[in-house]
Amino acid sequence: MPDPVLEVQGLHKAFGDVVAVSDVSFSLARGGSLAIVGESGSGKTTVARMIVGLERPTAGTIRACGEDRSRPTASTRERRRRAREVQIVFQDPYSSLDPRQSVTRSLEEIVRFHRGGSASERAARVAELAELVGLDERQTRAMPQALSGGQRQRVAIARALAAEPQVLILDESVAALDVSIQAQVLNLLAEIRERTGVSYVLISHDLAVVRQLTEEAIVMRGGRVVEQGTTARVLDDPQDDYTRLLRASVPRPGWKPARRPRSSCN
Ligand SMILES: Nc1ncnc2c1ncn2[C@@H]1O[C@H](COP(=O)(O)OP(=O)(O)OP(=O)(O)O)[C@@H](O)[C@H]1O
Repeated sequence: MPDPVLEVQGLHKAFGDVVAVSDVSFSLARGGSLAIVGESGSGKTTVARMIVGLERPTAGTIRACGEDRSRPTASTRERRRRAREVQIVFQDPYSSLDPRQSVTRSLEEIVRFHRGGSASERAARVAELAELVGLDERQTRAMPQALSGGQRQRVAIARALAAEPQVLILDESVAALDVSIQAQVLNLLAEIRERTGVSYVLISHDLAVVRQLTEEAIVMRGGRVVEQGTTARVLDDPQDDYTRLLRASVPRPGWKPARRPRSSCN
């Protein structure tokens, strides 16, 4: 793959005797979208936590925008750079936001850290982010408790995008939402990718979501990759017995967003 935005090679993670991830390798194209699917406990979240830097790999390498991020760093400059490469949105919109901070303040804080600028420039960027995720002015001024689950997840997505990452990891990010809100957030995510050129790693056990949002997929089982290919091929013509089993719940074919690759990391 020419100039991938994310490259994972031989990734391995053991927690004591438990091998959570074993020899996982994949690449993500710039502006692309890759799904990681697999049953509960197959190692998906551990892969995501290693990519974002919340967990240290036992072995293997992770490169984003060509830069190694496999080892921890104490440097603020390096942490800031890494945060601009990869951000993550978790599943639970109820616990991921600080209840003492309004949406505006929580976005402004990240804009200040990553972009700086004057108060009016920061306010303009907060308004831009709110618009990108479809939050109106009242919702943007609100405290998180005053927002619904879907609105909170939009805030979590805006916070992740505030760092202007090249890669956004979505770890079951729509799983806690009810079906109609889930559809809205999925459409929003597709639109954001079109508008910003950000790349997605989508972790999901919901194959309808995977089909809607990704072009490539890997299937994990027991910490290993058992199948990988285009999402359409993996879902429609699975080669591995386990993928066939997963596919028992496969949804109707959905639409796929066009992708608009970015030309550079900076
Ligand atoms: N901090 C930890 N300490 C010990 N074991 C862990 C830790 N984190 C994960 N594991 C183990 O690693 C394995 C993979 O877990 P992981 O959460 O990555 O799976 P998953 O595919 O994301 O599952 P789910 O879909 O249920 O979230 C599991 O056996 C889990 O119990």
